[in-house]
Amino acid sequence: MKKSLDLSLYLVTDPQVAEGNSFLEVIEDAVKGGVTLVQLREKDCSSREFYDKALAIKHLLSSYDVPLIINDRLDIALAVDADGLHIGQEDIPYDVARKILGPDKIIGLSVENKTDALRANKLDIDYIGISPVFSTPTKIDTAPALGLEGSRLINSISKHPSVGIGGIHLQNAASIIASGSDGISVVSAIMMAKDPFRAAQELKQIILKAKDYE
Ligand SMILES: Cc1ncc(COP(=O)(O)OP(=O)(O)O)c(N)n1
Ligand SMILES: Cc1ncsc1CCOP(=O)(O)O
Ligand SMILES: [Mg+2]
Repeated sequence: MKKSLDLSLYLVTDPQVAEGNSFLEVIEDAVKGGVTLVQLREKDCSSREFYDKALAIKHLLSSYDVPLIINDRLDIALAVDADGLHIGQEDIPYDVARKILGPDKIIGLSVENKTDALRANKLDIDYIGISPVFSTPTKIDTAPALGLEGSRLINSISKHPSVGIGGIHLQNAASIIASGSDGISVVSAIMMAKDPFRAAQELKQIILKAKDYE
């Protein structure tokens, strides 16, 4: 059965963490602080390392009932029986991913403009990542930043639940919800935090409050 999806606070991992912290502990602390979904995103490691990390995170998340999404790599998602896959516009096509993963897996798609959003409306995806809302040093090979106006426009035409991603932190998290998204997706605001538990807790409080105003 497909895991239920709560997009409120979506952690996208990065292998780099603040000094003194360990990768798996950051993820666990963040989940304890309120992260509702975790994506394993690795760009520079071997397939073996990706697989080992995915397995370790899957094991960790199983006690918290938080789904694990794999970024880019359909083979790794299959190998560890992850809960889902996130694909971008340059990644493996949605149809192929759905055919191989089946109807019970979560599939998320990055949407970078209005045309992507209209095309995504024809797909049976589970969520879109509006990408990037703000420019960010974490990922420099992005489409131009959409800003809150762009995020609002995409949410107004999209039939799918959405998260905003890119440059999101405590000060602008509420504005993402106000632009119509169901949640926020962050890398550095949690992975690079000295205290990931607290960072997640503070972001979650802001999101829940912003959702109350919706
Ligand atoms: C939730 C979410 N949204 C967008 C992205 C970006 O995906 P993509 O454009 O494929 O870029 P990479 O992350 O693969 O560099 C994402 N990962 N997650
Ligand atoms: C993976 C990804 N996709 C679009 S922006 C981004 C990185 C977001 O990182 P941060 O939350 O540190 O700005
Ligand atoms: Mg990708």
